[in-house]
Amino acid sequence: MFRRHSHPWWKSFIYAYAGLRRVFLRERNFRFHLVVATMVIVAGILFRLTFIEWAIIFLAIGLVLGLETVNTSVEAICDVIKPEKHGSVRRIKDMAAGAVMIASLTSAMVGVVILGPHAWNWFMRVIGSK
Ligand SMILES: Nc1ncnc2c1ncn2[C@@H]1O[C@H](COP(=O)(O)OP(=O)(O)OP(=O)(O)O)[C@@H](O)[C@H]1O
Repeated sequence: MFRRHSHPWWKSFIYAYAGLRRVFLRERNFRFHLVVATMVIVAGILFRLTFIEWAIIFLAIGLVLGLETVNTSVEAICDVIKPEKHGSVRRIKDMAAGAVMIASLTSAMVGVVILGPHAWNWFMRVIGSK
């Protein structure tokens, strides 16, 4: 009834880490998203975000980084199955890239909606204190 696994459960973390390390080293977009995520987290600390704001920000960051990883994996599958130029491969890769773009634009909007008012208040305080 239960499937027998060929490795202990904790090894799944090792495999996942190896996959993420590979994406980090090979994908410029992934590193770019990580830099943006770090900047957003620093801004969140400075603006003292609420728990609910942090939860939404982390969901947005996780969505983008997760989809970028899936996109890289889809590209790798395509390159193994069809290394030469092919119309279907182009369409499949373009769709996977489109998924990342949707997540990135949505997350950017989340960032503006959550950080925008904090940045505005900070700006008004700076102006007011002069
Ligand atoms: N084998 C192929 N046949 C046809 N078009 C391809 C092929 N490989 C890549 N392309 C086109 O080039 C684009 C970039 O593909 P590539 O595998 O280089 O990904 P990438 O440079 O890592 O892009 P991304 O920014 O989506 O991660 C694809 O979205 C697709 O339009």
